[in-house]
Amino acid sequence: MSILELHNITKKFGSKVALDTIDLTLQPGRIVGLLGTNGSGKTTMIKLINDLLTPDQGTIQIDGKKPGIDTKKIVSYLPERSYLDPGMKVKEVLDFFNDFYADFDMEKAQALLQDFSISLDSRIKTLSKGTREKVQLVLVMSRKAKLFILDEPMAGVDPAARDHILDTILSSYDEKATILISTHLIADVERVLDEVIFLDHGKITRQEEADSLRIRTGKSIDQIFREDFRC
Ligand SMILES: Nc1ncnc2c1ncn2[C@@H]1O[C@H](COP(=O)(O)OP(=O)(O)OP(=O)(O)O)[C@@H](O)[C@H]1O
Repeated sequence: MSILELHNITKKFGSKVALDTIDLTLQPGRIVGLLGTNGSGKTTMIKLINDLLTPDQGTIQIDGKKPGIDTKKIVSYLPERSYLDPGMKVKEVLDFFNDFYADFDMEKAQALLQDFSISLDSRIKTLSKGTREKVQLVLVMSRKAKLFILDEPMAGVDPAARDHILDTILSSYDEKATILISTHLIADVERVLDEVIFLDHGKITRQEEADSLRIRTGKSIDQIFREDFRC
């Protein structure tokens, strides 16, 4: 069974059509890049899947269920903006996640933070923006979720650290889970993607295996994106 199905999804804000009759199916065990220009509808799609917005038309199924309380138990979501309480210490945030999510793996979170040299005693407000993003990514990826949705992870992380973070996170996640990553850092991320989705003005213009797209065109996903969306 598919882990995520969008059928005929339309979302408007006033007269602005943010998503236009979208059909999308994702299978378990995939790492999928959701790629598109500014305003193409990526965050809107992600918010609909996380039940933070309601579609004007169409249906969404996550592991066979409508977005809601039940799906929050199996979807681990990294929003585009930080929600960490600045006054809390890293270890307090970990305890909070541990209390809140039955599938949270405390040992894994602590091991990942140690790997990234982030002290459990640091207060969130004293951390740099990039380090805060790393903490948030660790929290989200330390759940045993079926679907991980990452909206612009690592945007504030320096390029030298991105490879290490990706490798570390992916070396320890359950390969039966699916990860949907919205990102503009295509060159940094494309090597880990199984599949790519291009979104343009609320419509899907490509959905293809990353390898077959590269082989068919002889170009990287980053190059193809730049050519498709050249201004
Ligand atoms: N709350 C809102 N009210 C009105 N318009 C909105 C709202 N949220 C999104 N939009 C509009 O919907 C469209 C899609 O926005 P969305 O944030 O989904 O794009 P995006 O692909 O995530 O962009 P970016 O790459 O810049 O983050 C844009 O035209 C945006 O202005």
